[in-house]
Amino acid sequence: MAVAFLLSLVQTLILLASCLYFVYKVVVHRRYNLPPGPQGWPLIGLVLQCCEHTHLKFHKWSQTYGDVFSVKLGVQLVVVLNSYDAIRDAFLHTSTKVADRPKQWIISRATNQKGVATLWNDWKVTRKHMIKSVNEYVVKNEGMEKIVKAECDVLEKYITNSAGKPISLRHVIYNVVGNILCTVVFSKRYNYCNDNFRTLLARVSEKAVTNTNLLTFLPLFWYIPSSKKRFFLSLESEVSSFIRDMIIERRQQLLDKEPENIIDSFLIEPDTYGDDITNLVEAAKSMFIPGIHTTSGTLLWGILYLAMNPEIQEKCYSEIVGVVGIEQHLTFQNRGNLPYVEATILEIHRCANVIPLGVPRLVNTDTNINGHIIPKGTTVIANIWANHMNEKKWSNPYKFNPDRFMGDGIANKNHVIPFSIGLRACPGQDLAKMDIFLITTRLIQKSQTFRPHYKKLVDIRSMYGGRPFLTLTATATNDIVNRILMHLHFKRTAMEVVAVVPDRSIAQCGAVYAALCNVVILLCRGKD
Ligand code: HEM
Repeated sequence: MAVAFLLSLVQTLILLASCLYFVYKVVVHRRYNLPPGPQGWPLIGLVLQCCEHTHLKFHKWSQTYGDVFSVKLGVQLVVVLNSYDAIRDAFLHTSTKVADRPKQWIISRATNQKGVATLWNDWKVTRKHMIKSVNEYVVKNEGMEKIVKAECDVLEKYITNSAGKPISLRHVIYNVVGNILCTVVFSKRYNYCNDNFRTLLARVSEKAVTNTNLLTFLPLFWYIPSSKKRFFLSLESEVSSFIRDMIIERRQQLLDKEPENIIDSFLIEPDTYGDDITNLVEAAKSMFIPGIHTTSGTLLWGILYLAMNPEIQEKCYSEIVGVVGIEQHLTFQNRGNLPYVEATILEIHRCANVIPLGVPRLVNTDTNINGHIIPKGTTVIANIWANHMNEKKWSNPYKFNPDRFMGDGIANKNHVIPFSIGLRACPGQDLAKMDIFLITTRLIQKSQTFRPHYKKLVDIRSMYGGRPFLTLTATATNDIVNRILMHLHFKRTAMEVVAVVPDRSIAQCGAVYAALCNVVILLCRGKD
């Protein structure tokens, strides 16, 4: 009896929700002229279809509904922009109207409703201060360049000293990027063997590749215990306490020192942040968390694309050596004299797509985007991946080809938008661009014989327990490796790259293990 009553109650509720949803759709669509899009279920919309590889799903829907489509994720109305023109129209032409961040439970808990990437506090103040201090402390006075060069020297020494032993390039690159950020923010760096720092960086990166759509769009999930939620919260508090300790240390040191990093610059202006250290912790976290995975991911994809394309690496090497020889470090200013290197880095950004869907924005007033009136409160997502892989814009978009940016092709450079565009575009982009340019070119300069040698490709195997175990024998062909890479390229999965340095210097490296996702590929390099 009770069961029958419950069932009919559930049926009635579903019916009611469906009717309300239908009425809502008719009213909203009539009033606002929303973009077309796929139909979803009441209350959950199409969120279950977006639990992984969401950028691909969006790309597929855009082929049916057009570059701008709308979709319900949970009860949230989301408009997805899938081409450069659509993104430009929303983020540049109506910049101030599409400048907020959606109010998400997950971000709320993660940031204590503070920091740059949030809706709640006055993000403009923190963002302005962050950009100002990055400019003053690291870009203008060449401080950043010195920091990156010093870290590259440590990296070089580390690789040389590891002769004969495998190195996890992923961890090393996290360390390099983490150290540069920590030096810029708190004047502190860590040894590559420091397990605590290593684990923290790896966890920060793991979080960045975790799909949180269910937690974001179905707030009910927030109340259900899950390993994802536990991981998310414990990591946030770990990073907060790491940063809090640094700030306390800096506050004491600042008493008898001149300000020399970004935290110092925040500390000497107490009016901006008040006495509550939480504001400062969140401001610093806004640099630390978004900066690690993105910059390291781009560097790692870059190394991999170069390993797969030795002729491109060779051309970059010749250009670099032509400008500064084999020893002297490049400066950021040298970019103007290195058109092919510049084209290669643009192509790495276009293909790497480390944040394929950018960071969601929120429309703060009814706004016209691409001829559609989008209601206040709508979430807007830029599918950066779809823009970078748009077949109408790029010929053979899945091929890694820096030549597309040479000669007249350089005019297309503005269409490569890994940092997004407009009022909320990435405030760390100057830092990231300098890191990527200086580290990538140094690796090329010091590894002129870097060359995959597929005849010696012996092993592709699972990195983590419980996943498929693949083995490729010595007969593995270039084509097989390329197909695996293409698969990973599409899925945007986490990547593992391991290098082996046989003897002597980095310039004479003989082998590189490139391990991607849960797959390890052994590549060899060195002249045949
Ligand atoms: C290759 C490296 C990087 C890429 C591809 C990248 C990409 C992005 C993208 C696409 C956004 C969203 C922008 C928008 O909504 O329009 C963003 C936001 C952000 N990024 Fe980056 N980023 C990188 C490195 C960094 C670094 C090094 C930092 C810090 C030092 C940083 C800090 C931030 C912050 C704080 C935001 C939020 C800005 C706001 O809400 O106003 N990013 N980034």
